[in-house]
Amino acid sequence: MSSDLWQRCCERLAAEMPEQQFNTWIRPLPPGTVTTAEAGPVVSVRVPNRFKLDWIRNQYAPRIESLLADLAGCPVKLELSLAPREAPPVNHRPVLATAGAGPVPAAQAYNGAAPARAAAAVAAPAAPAASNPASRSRLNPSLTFDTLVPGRANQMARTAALHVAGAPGQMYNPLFIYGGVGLGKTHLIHAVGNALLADRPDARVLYLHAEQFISDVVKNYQRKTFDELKAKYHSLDLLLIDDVQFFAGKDRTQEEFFNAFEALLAKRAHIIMTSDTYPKGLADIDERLTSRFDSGLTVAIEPPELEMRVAILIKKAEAEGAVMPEDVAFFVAKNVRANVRELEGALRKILAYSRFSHKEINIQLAREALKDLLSIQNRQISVENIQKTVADFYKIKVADMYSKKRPASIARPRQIAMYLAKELTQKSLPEIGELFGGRDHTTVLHAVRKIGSERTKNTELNQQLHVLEQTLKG
Ligand SMILES: Nc1ncnc2c1ncn2[C@@H]1O[C@H](COP(=O)(O)OP(=O)(O)OP(=O)(O)O)[C@@H](O)[C@H]1O
Repeated sequence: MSSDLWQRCCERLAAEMPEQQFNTWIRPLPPGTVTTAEAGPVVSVRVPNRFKLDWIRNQYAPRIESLLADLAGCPVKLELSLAPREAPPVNHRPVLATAGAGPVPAAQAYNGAAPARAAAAVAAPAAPAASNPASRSRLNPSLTFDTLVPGRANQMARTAALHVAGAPGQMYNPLFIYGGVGLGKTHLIHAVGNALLADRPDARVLYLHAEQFISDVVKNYQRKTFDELKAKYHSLDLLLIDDVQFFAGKDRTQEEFFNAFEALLAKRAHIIMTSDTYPKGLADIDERLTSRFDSGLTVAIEPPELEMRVAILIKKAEAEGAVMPEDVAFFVAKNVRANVRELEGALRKILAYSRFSHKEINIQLAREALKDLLSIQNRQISVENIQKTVADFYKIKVADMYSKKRPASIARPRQIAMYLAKELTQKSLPEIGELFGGRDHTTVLHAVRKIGSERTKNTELNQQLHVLEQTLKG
């Protein structure tokens, strides 16, 4: 088998892939080695880190195998594996060296430390907290792509985030991720930062909540040290900023953020932002900023669907060293739908209950552990409540829920209310029909199916349903 098989395969890939993608994912790989197994030739390629491995496996492996087979004239197996990690050097580089040629010492540039502290950090480069890029970046090391369960709800956002982690400063800049509370926005942006640092430990990455940026602006405003602020933010390679809706009404903050934004984009540093709404929906933020927020890629994270909630529960239980049987995970996921943070809360209760009572995890135990939560839900959600909430939301009269009127502006909210009644209450289809002005159960069934199926394709409808569900659950 020709030893330049990999080389030729790369040439073919280079010809057919967009240049940027080839340069990001394929070109940096070490040459594949060819061996012959009983079943045929095997090309083994070592990939430098886990997220690149997953990405290449999912996106490119089938095509690579087919090109290899084409070139070799027989089926070829592609074996992708993780390259062993190189041992880190015993002495970390002096902090100043990792800062590049920026005007401010690295320790200061990363964490806003007072000059005295920054100087101490430089004087003692071996101190792990001071010389560790991860801690300076304020990233939580446990929030990675590995611990983020993928699903339809976060597919677009996760794909875009993986791209950015692989090639920051190129496509999707800025990346704007929005969605409701507790859906994994913060997790995802930490994952990008952690992945980039795993790949390039000297990259200047900073995660911060919008409120921390606001407080930095205030501090520097009081001290009249705007140059420091600029030096801190303008020298980054990747800025991850959470919940930018908090900038609302803060003019000076917005101005400073605008400056940082422009400076970072000009030097092809990457910016990722999160928010509870899409850029145009942000209130009290200068249009000059919101239009820039929207100038790269804007993606939503949606509430996770049932199967994803089940997968999250099982994975999180596993991480806690516990086993959550699938039927229990389904029971919990069906009852806790609002967001992942609530799912985590439910899981914690179940695990604690099981440990204290020395009982194994089953549906009975989960029911007991979540007694309060389930009774609150059952108490609050009635069909009447749903009708009123939906009518208020779509600005129609509650009476229209029972009326025979058919214009779409009324019929659609009514169908949405029927769907929610089926989802959130224990009522049967005929009972729901009765409560909607004596309608037939087939009318309810039609509404439930229609809205349920549209929800999976229509982002706006899905967001609206999510808001309604959150409101109804209090
Ligand atoms: N897909 C997922 N897989 C695993 N864990 C997840 C996932 N999505 C969210 N989580 C977890 O749920 C919790 C809440 O997520 P996170 O804080 O990222 O939400 P958020 O969208 O930033 O919310 P907020 O707007 O309230 O800040 C975190 O513990 C996070 O790890």
